[in-house]
Amino acid sequence: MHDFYQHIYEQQLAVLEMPSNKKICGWATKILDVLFPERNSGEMKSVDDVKLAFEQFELELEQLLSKSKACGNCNHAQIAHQFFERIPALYELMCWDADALMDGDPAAQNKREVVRTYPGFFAICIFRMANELHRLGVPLIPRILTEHAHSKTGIDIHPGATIGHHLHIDHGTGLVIGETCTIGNYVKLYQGVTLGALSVDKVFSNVKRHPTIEDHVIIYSGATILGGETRIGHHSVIGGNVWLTSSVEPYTTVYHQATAKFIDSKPII
Ligand SMILES: CC(=O)OC[C@H](N)C(=O)O
Repeated sequence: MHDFYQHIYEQQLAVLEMPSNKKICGWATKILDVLFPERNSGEMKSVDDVKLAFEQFELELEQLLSKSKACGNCNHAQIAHQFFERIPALYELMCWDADALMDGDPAAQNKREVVRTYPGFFAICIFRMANELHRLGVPLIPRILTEHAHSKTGIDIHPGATIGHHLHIDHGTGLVIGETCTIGNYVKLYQGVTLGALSVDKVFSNVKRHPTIEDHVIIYSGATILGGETRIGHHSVIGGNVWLTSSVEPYTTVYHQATAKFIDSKPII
């Protein structure tokens, strides 16, 4: 047993120090609470309060980065500053995502409902922030953020994915968007959609493995679209449960041939 305890102890020594997931996700959630007061009830009493809050968030990001040994070679202050310079643009994208849900879901009554209750809205907001950190070269933290959203919503978006504006994710449970996926503007995705890789061999780590979805595409529930060379042309509609590993031209409708059998179940008298 001694060798086992020794091994576990050595693992502990080798572990890189990192702020807790709770701290990292708490930081992101606080930003969303200020950007979208509909999530709580507005707590800012003046413009200065808002300014102070963002200055505090920037400081907190700098601290999170400086306490992450995995980010040892990063310029913490510069990354934190660059991230917050991008916040107005990220906010605009998030607002457009909320608009896409409002405009695209007949069940959505108002923005408050979308912001406060839609899992798709929460997941895309967290993705927008994680993606920015990923672009700035921050290791691990982007993944911690999107996995937090995944655990809360069932929506799994890799922070490395490239996603345009007005993304509409309705319901969303079981949705998977892979790392090298490219999604255009005004795309609608439903629950259980997989935008995945055709092969999960490790040699494909740095290769585009996930599909490209062009503008104005709708992909209904349970559809699986695989492969880095697979391109769904703009304005196409991919029906529920479709399995696709090849490209489709713009304006194409693809649907799954139903194989359900109807059995006469009249009661026997
Ligand atoms: C979404 C997906 O294809 O996942 C499989 C694997 N994690 C990969 O990124 O290739």
